[in-house]
Amino acid sequence: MRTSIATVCLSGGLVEKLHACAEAGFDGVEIMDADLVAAFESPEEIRALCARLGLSIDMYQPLRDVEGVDELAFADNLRRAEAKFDVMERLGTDLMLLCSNAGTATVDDESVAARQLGELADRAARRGIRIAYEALAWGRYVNDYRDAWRLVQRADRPNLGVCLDSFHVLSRGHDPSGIEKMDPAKLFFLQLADAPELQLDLLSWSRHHRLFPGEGEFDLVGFLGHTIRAGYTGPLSLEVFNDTFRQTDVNRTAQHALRSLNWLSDRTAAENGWTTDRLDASQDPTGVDFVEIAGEDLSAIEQQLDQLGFAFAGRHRSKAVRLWRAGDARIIVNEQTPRPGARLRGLGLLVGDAEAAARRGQGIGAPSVFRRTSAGEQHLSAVAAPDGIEVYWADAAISRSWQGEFDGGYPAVERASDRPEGDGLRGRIDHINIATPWQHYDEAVLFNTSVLGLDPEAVTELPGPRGLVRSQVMRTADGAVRLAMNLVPPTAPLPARHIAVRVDDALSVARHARARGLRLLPIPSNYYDDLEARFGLDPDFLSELADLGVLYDRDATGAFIHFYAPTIDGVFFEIVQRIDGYDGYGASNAPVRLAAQPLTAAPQG
Ligand SMILES: O=C(O)c1ccc(O)c(O)c1
Ligand SMILES: [Mg+2]
Repeated sequence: MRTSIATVCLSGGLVEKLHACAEAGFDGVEIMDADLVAAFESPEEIRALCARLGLSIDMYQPLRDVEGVDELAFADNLRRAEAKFDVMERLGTDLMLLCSNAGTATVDDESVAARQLGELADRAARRGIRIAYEALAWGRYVNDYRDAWRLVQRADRPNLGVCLDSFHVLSRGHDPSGIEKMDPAKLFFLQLADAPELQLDLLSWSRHHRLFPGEGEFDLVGFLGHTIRAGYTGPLSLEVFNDTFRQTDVNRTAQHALRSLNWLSDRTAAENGWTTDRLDASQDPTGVDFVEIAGEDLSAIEQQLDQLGFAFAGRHRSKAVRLWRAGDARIIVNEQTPRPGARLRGLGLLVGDAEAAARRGQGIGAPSVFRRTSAGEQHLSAVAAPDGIEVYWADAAISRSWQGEFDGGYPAVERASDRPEGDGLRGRIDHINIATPWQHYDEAVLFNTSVLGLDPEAVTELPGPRGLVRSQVMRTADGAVRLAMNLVPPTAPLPARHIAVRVDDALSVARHARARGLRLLPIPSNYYDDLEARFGLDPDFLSELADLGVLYDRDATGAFIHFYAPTIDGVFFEIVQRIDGYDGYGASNAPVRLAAQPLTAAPQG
């Protein structure tokens, strides 16, 4: 289907926006009146630019508050309409969006509104213009798509139809299945927007918090399914009012927007057994293959891995890259980069078919990452996530193959294997926590759903020393892969990102780590007084937690024992133990951890 986007989604001036839409690969645009009015280019110049860029102007929105008024006001509304029809002729577009009256309506009478819409449509017909009538969720008398549909039927003009907007339908909790009862010839236009579930008035929710499909909590797949089953064949158009996207890079937002539309149409097709040219079975990850830390000199990281009980598993045969292992947890330490400071750079995911996962990622528009591979080395396909992390895919054979490139021969190998029985750490990656800059956050949510096949858990807010931190975990259903995203607000430095390793006995790991000289993140004794008050823990257990600096949480499903190693530049490690069905992340301990960690900016990218 054709793809389109409302210029209101993007930052900058109209010309800049049009270039970005074309560059991203959209077929068309909806132009908001405010964008044209503020432009120095004439309608003819905008028309010529769109033609040159290969963009159709699918709809123009120049008029509101027309129907449901007294006759005097209506006469003036028709005068305004004629002036805007002139502009549309100059723009070369024939579809006008008309929102239901939210400002000036005084006549609560459907026969009046239908007659006025009919009269407007007749005027438009003389100019070859069609009108798409849209029920705004906050319209004075018309705020339900079924009411708009009834008025359109009642007015009964060939050039009058409806514009459906998923936000207005889903924000009011209206049942979208009624769309399938509508006449497809009257479905003139479709606007798509997602949104988070918020307790907010409809107008503010719509004007500030809309999101691209796949980033919020609305069922856009279900909504689009109804519309296509109804017989709609027009463009799929994005209309997302969002303050972040209005302030950030226009090209990046346009690309991100198209990715969301591709994701939505693929998912809708898959759900309904339709095919699209991009559709490929999604490759849900089955586990974490590795986490990569990069930097110029990572000896401090290696010392900490050694103290935590990781075993050195070899040096790469041709690169300044080393592998550390603790059971199934594999950490790649890459010193090839000339940039100082340790940072979390790569994430390897295990999937059934690595090539299919990479194809799907690239098909959906994720930028691929090039990494030099020498002869005889395993090639890994990768894409760049919006937060700067490189994501690699491997199946079991590929994983074995790249691990075979690490050949040992480093003194620490003996040190690791010399350890007494039970001393070596066995574990797996439990989660990684990626502090995500505010302007990339929504895009990263979409990336994690559409490219990585992860599902969002509910958003939580963690109290930190500088206010609440918005946090969202995205995971596989079985918890084998979990990415925690923490939103970093505009004025805050980027905090360190962390790697959590799951073990069977976190206290034993803490004891051994201390014996090897690791000082854990210091935890105040007030925290342990509070733990005692909350859980009435066994005094010996509590004093060992306090002595080591280990944290504890419990809920109805089980318990969580975890601790943090001190931050090194942009990275730190957490060791976690999950007891029984505990499925959280110790959120109640986050304020203590956040307060204890330094607030310095972490190296990025
Ligand atoms: O908020 C508004 O004014 C507005 C304008 C046009 C739309 O299509 C819409 O959904 C909302
Ligand atoms: Mg709309």
